[in-house]
Amino acid sequence: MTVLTIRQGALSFGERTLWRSLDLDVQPGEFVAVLGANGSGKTSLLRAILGQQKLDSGTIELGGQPVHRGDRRIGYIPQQRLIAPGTPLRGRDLVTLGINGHRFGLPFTSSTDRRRADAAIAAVGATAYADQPMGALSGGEQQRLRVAQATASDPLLLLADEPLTSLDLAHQRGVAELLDQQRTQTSTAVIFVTHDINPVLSMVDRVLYLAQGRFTVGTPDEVLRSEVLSSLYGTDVEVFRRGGRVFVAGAAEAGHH
Ligand SMILES: Nc1ncnc2c1ncn2[C@@H]1O[C@H](COP(=O)(O)OP(=O)(O)OP(=O)(O)O)[C@@H](O)[C@H]1O
Repeated sequence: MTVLTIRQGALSFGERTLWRSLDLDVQPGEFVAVLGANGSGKTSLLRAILGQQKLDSGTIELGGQPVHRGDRRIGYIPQQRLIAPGTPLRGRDLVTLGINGHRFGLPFTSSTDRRRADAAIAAVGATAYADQPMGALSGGEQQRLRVAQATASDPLLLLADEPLTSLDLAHQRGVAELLDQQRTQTSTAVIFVTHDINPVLSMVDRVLYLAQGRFTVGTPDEVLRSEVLSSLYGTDVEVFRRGGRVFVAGAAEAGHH
């Protein structure tokens, strides 16, 4: 069954059209990277899928039903905001909320939920610091715990907004591999917003590229080409490949006009 179906999605703010006529189907276990310049509407797309942002027109369905706020079938790793230094919430509490947050108000955590939290924490390699207050952890440590929170309930769909920001290279690879494992083991589909596709290039099934109120979608080889991106941006954009990595030149400048 298709995980996510967007039909003729359109969103604008004032005069500015972020995207329109957006059609997208995401299958179980699929890894979709969302690329585009600053302000092209990547985060807004995730918010629309989460039911937090109403479309101007079009529909978004998750597992064949309209999306709604707080849908437990979606895991979300928001764009990183550092947690304030004094925050007493422990990493373990955060991860446990990802598992039983919808049963809020229960006086204690069941042993099953505790075991799931332990497993999710171990999977991101955060066992050593999961009992410290979040506010006392580094940005990268916090980020791994947020990944654990978003994946602990084995969601149908995982939305990740620049989840590798503030991680060093080794941890970037670690977190990317975790998301990859999640989708192969539990068929969670992943929508991954990023400015740099290279750390996840080998995992990406399809790219959704947003620009100038328009979009293009296809495999990385289909989309990441000079002629395709030049046509999308309406100006010269060059795509280079070096040592298995992809570089896009000219798009950032084009995105500001
Ligand atoms: N609720 C809102 N009201 C008005 N404008 C908004 C609202 N939400 C987003 N925007 C505008 O829509 C545009 C797209 O924002 P969005 O955060 O989706 O972009 P993005 O592609 O995620 O950007 P970045 O790469 O910088 O994170 C921005 O210009 C933003 O100011």
